[in-house]
Amino acid sequence: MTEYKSYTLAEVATRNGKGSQPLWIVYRDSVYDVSQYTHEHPGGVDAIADYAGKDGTKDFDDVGHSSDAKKILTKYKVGEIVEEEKKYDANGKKKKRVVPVQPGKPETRSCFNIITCGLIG
Ligand code: HEM
Repeated sequence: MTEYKSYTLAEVATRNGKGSQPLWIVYRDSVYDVSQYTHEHPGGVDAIADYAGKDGTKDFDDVGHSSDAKKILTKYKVGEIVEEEKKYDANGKKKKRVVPVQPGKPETRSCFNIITCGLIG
């Protein structure tokens, strides 16, 4: 299995195809360098350029790209989004927003709660 580098969304945003920057897009938490593909794109250069340095997952899927298009995309994979910023779980399902646990926050269960829990069961 290929080991990919991990990038933050902020790092991907700098690869926006401007100046000497490559043109990266994010699709389902993977990062693709499509600099060399934009001019071959049947949907036109601009359709991809609009997503330079961004997550194009929703629009890529909304267009209804074929399995061929998805196969082409895999050729250009250069990395993955860092774990903390991933939007999909290991099964490819969209994650619910996870509220991080606040360290040092005391348990809210009070004496009263323990008594009522004990009574009610
Ligand atoms: C999120 C950015 C993208 C948008 C908005 C977009 C949009 C489109 C549109 C509108 C078409 C239809 C063109 C037509 O039938 O006249 C198309 C076709 C196509 N696009 Fe994209 N595209 C995007 C990214 C990509 C990427 C990254 C790849 C591959 C690396 C790709 C591969 C293809 C292919 C192969 C077709 C031909 C039809 C098919 O096989 O589904 N597209 N795209």
